[in-house]
Amino acid sequence: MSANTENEDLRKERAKCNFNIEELTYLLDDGYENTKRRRYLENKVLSTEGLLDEIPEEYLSHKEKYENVIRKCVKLNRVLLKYDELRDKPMDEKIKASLRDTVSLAVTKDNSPMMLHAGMFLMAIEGHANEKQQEYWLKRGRNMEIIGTYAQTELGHGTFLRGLELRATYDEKTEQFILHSPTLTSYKWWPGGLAHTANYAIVMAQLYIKDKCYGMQPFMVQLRDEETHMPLPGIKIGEIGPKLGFNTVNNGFLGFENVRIPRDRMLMKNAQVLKDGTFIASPSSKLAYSTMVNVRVMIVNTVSKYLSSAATIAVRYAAVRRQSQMKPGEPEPQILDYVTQQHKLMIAIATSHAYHFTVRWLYNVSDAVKENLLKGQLDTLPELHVLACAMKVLSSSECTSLVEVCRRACGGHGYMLSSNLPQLYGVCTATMTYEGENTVLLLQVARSLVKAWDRATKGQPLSPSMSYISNKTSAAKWDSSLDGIVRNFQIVSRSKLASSVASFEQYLKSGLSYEDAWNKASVQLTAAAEAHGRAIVLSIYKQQIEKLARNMSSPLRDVLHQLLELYMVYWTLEKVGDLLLYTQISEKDVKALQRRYEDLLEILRPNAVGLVDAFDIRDEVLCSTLGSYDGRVYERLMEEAMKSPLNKEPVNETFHKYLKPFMRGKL
Ligand SMILES: Cc1cc2nc3c(=O)[nH]c(=O)nc-3n(C[C@H](O)[C@H](O)[C@H](O)COP(=O)(O)OP(=O)(O)OC[C@H]3O[C@@H](n4cnc5c(N)ncnc54)[C@H](O)[C@@H]3O)c2cc1C
Repeated sequence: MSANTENEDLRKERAKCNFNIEELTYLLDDGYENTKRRRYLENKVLSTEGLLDEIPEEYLSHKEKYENVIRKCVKLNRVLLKYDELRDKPMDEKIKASLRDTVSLAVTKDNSPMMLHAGMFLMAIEGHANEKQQEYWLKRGRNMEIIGTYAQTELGHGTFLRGLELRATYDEKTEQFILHSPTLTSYKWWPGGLAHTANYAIVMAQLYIKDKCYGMQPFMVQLRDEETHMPLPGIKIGEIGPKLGFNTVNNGFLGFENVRIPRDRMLMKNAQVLKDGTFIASPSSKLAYSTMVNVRVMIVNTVSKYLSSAATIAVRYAAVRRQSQMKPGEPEPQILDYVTQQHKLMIAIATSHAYHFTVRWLYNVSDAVKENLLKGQLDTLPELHVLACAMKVLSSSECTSLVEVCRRACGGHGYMLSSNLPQLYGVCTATMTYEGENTVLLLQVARSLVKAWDRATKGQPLSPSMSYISNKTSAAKWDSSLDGIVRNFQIVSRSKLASSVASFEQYLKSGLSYEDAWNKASVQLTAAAEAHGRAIVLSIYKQQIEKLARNMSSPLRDVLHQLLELYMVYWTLEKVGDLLLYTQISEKDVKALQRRYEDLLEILRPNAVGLVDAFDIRDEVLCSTLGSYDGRVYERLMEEAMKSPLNKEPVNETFHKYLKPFMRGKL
């Protein structure tokens, strides 16, 4: 095979595909125009000289990685600012953000020290700053005259916001706040870009006025001199060190020693402090968490993209890789022909679709809530909060598990950093912790479900996504249609909720306090919350595909329907224990579903490569020796190995220094 030819097996796979790959790409991009613009932009940006690494960053030290990523980020942002299509043309904001994410993946595959600037800093200004503050700070932030981050988590506390210790004490004489970290555990710890990149941060601190605590409030704090970048007096700042992933994100620590900032640096869209120290509370505590909710929604999209990259790499590799024998005398098959391999990979594709389409629905819910907030109506925010928590938890945990499945599906080569699968796992698994640790979020969902259960038993109305909880018709005859599966998952969710509420109430009756009873029942409660999320994903994924199917060609409609069915049947089989417990499913039904699952794998097999090609992820974005479009797997593995600095000389100096004396003289 010459350097630029496509691997023969991949070529044959593409010829087998029975739907129009481009049509699916346009659908995934929300329209042809978006695909065109995305490709144009990717071409322009990624052809910029010096943006992509020549020496893989894995060979660099922690410090060199940082210096390299800053060089690239500045170049990237210059190019992005120049190609103003990202900013001015009437393209949907989420799609713009998604484009930015894709391009960034090619340039900063372990994530960027500026990700918090666009992701949280600007969003938090929008969410917390009043009009005058927004006018000033958003302009500076969007033009990147300043670089910001979002500093909330401390060494001692992340989840429990009331436990955060950093203080902002108001001094009405000088009309200033005094920021002070009273303990080591009150140091901020984790914010991306905080260590050496950002010069401003939105810092969350406990507000004190005349010795009274008014809870967590956001403050715009200058950390470094705009000219010299030296930390300002009283500010202790640095890097937290190497991690599983995010090693180019420059996560930092931050402590304050009586740092004074003017009164107008408290972001006062919601709560306010007047000159004389009068505190005006936010009209609703719900407003404070609206930024978090939006970020959680974005995470659903991000993890679905990570999984689409992993699936592309693993499916293409499985088409190229040949191993073992199925029948004596036959040539070695492509590993993609093993049904166990299809089982690992098809569900990865289907899951990426499930969250891709579900998050589009969630975007619409979130937009409607934002409109309501602008009109001062807060009543729909709690439902969005529960949906965003549940979707963030399910998508991040499922996508992370499947990225790892994709890695293992590539055997030994999947363990190579040059496959990019370990790095994808590193960035994906972090989403289970940041923006609300997953178990903690499930417990929040459970709290809302328990309240909903109480309302349902009193015959009161529930929010749309929970309305099924009021439906008393349980355990009808099992129905294996897609609608039937959704209904049965709702029965499972309702039954798990009923059972966890019953346990919780029994613990209360046995004399436990509310908190102890809740803690004791919390494993069941989180399972109920997860089941609720599962019922929603199944129902929304189905609803979205059925809606979009009206405008699809019939071959594409068929394949997307097969993927949907695969996802539904996969989860039915995964949760068969729950279904046997709470529904009328029988052993015969389970066997029939298992058969249907195996048939679906067979039907989908010829379209495997076409389906991942339709994700349309450029080689520069995949950054993988195993997953590139042309399938030159072995050549790329060797080319990348040759980039190791160790291969620059035939004998390393350690031979003469250590090995030879040891081998010859032993002692
Ligand atoms: C890669 C990465 C990037 C990050 N970036 C930022 C950033 O930019 N800015 C920022 O401010 N923070 C950031 N964070 C911090 C992150 O938001 C916190 O780590 C996260 O909120 C979890 O909090 P924690 O670390 O205190 O975990 P803990 O809350 O201590 O969790 C530890 C364990 O205790 C359990 N637990 C805790 N509370 C409860 C409870 N009430 N009930 C049951 N179980 C409980 C959890 O489930 C978990 O198993 C980042 C973290 C990571 C990993």
